[in-house]
Amino acid sequence: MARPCRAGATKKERAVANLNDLIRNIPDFPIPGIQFKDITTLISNGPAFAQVVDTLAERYAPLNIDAVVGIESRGFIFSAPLAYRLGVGLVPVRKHGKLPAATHRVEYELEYGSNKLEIHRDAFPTGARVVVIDDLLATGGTVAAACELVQMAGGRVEEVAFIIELEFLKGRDKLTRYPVYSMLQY
Ligand SMILES: O=P(O)(O)OC[C@H]1O[C@H](OP(=O)(O)OP(=O)(O)O)[C@H](O)[C@@H]1O
Ligand SMILES: Nc1ncnc2[nH]cnc12
Repeated sequence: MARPCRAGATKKERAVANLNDLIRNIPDFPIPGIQFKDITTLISNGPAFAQVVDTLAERYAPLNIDAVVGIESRGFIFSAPLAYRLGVGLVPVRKHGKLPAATHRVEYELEYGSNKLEIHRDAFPTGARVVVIDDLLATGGTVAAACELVQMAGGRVEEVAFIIELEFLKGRDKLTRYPVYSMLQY
């Protein structure tokens, strides 16, 4: 449920409250017991989508980032415009079997199953400073695997960032080696 915005809230607090209102809860998707956070209702709203990308761009512009890593598939939605705004390249981390050249691969568990992620072996020059972007942090398995892949490919994770964090699943506990940023917490 969306949180109400208290009287006297700052402009930033009101903006976050509005983004909260645009995330739709779908019970029992994709399996019974999962409360799915649907971002399609946020990204179909132009000003809200722009606000999310602008917030990320303002945060990472000062960090001298060499590349943005986006996690398939919902992470691509936010990582591509962020890379464009920062004027750096986008490196995709994809589900197995999708990347055409030589890859590193890591298997991981998520809230509703397990999967394998890959990155191209030649994705970065050694020591590249990267920010890893996904839409949502749940158990942290996906992003932990993505960070491992970044390191295998020679990159350095400066921060991992999400639009949504499901705090009760304690994904941050798997990410103690990296700074973690999330825009909305549930
Ligand atoms: O923190 P975790 O428990 O690992 O879960 C979070 C991941 O789950 C979702 O992706 P999903 O694998 O459903 O793929 P999609 O983006 O292609 O829908 C979400 O977009 C994150 O990548
Ligand atoms: N509850 C959830 N809602 C949306 N995406 C997810 N990915 C993992 N858990 C999720």
